Amino acid sequence: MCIKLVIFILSDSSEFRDNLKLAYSAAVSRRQQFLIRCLGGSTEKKNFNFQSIRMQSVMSSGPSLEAESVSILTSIIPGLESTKHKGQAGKIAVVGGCREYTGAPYFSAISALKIGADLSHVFCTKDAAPVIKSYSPELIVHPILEESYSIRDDEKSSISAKVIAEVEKWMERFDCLVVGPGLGRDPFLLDCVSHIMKHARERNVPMVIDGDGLYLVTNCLDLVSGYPLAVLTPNVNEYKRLVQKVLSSEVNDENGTDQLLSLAKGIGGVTILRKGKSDFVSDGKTACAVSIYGSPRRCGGQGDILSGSVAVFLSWARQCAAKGEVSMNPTILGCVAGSALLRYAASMAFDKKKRSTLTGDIIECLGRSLQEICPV
Ligand SMILES: NC(=O)C1=CN([C@@H]2O[C@H](COP(=O)(O)OP(=O)(O)OC[C@H]3O[C@@H](n4cnc5c(N)ncnc54)[C@H](OP(=O)(O)O)[C@@H]3O)[C@@H](O)[C@H]2O)[C@@H](O)CC1
Ligand SMILES: Nc1ncnc2c1ncn2[C@@H]1O[C@H](COP(=O)(O)OP(=O)(O)OP(=O)(O)O)[C@@H](O)[C@H]1O
Ligand SMILES: [Mg+2]
Repeated sequence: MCIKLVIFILSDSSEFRDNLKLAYSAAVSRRQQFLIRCLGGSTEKKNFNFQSIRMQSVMSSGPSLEAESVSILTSIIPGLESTKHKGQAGKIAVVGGCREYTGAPYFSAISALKIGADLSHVFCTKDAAPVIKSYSPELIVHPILEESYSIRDDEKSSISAKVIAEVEKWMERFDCLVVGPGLGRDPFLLDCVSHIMKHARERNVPMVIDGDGLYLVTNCLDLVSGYPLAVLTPNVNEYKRLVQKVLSSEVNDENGTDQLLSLAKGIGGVTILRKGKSDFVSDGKTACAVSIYGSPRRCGGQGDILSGSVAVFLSWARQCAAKGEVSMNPTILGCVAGSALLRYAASMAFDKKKRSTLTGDIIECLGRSLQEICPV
């Protein structure tokens, strides 16, 4: 990146040169501010040695729950070696998208690609597929799911078998499934999806469960209970419903960490990413937080970016764990990295777009955010 900048500075007009210098110093400053926030320090300018931060342990010691998200991000992002082939950086599948919701699965699947996955599939209803395809030719879209309104009762069992067989063909190729963005709540569709989840679990495919996937799981906890490769990413409402179902109590923010630990333990050691002003992550044994500054805009779809992002980082963290490069639970590492990147990109988008910031603007900032955190 530095070499490219020098070449432009030598060859272009002084106005362009000044703009480039400004853009570069803004990027450096933003990265420094991000590092300071991640380390819980003051926001005064300081000189940081990025490499030394990279070498620190991934979890904070002491009473603070704040995860060292920069260390985590940089330790699991794979290199871009020319020896690698298509697929090695990750193949993600989103199960979601119905008549009402086409944005959510698109946000999740495109975010996975923009972060660095090689292939991103979407399994959605027949109605939703042409719409999602029209948003982007980059996505591989399978129009296989059906909602009750479009089929007769006597067709249900044969259609259900067809849907499951179709997804099953692909299952082993996926590094992670995201289940739920824009899935809807049709009972027949959710029944098919529960079969898909059972197959994924039999094949040890990790699953990030979000949106209506959480509605399904909350009503049928056995789908994920005791599965360590399941990650649940509830928002305020979804968390409340989970707590009521599993712990038979109300959300208690005074003892929030203990309650999150109990919830994750109560579902047999799944990993939970509780979204909010700070994101809290627990697998029932440990808990950590990501509270770096994000954006004050709460436009819909940010949780969908997060689900695609967690899926990619979780896949990369599992690759690192298989090589003995990291020792922490890869699902926790994936959640922390996904949350930190989303918040960083949201902050960058808000800097530029202010009140008009939308989810698409945040997605556009994913690449530059990664570059500032972990330059290629
Ligand atoms: N473009 C698309 O296609 C998108 C599609 N999406 C898809 O929509 C589906 C349903 O997901 P969801 O998030 O709307 O459902 P859920 O959490 O039950 O909220 C329902 C209602 O609860 C409220 N509410 C929400 N947050 C709250 C809070 N913090 N604190 C207090 N109240 C809060 C709020 O109601 P209100 O404020 O009107 O009372 C909200 O309307 C799911 O498939 C998802 O993936 C989304 O991903 C977005 C982009
Ligand atoms: N009050 C907040 N302050 C700062 N960041 C927040 C706040 N609430 C949520 N976020 C961030 O936004 C992300 C999405 O969380 P949110 O609660 O909006 O999910 P969601 O409701 O599932 O979103 P979606 O609209 O995609 O369904 C979280 O990762 C979190 O980092
Ligand atoms: Mg959501």
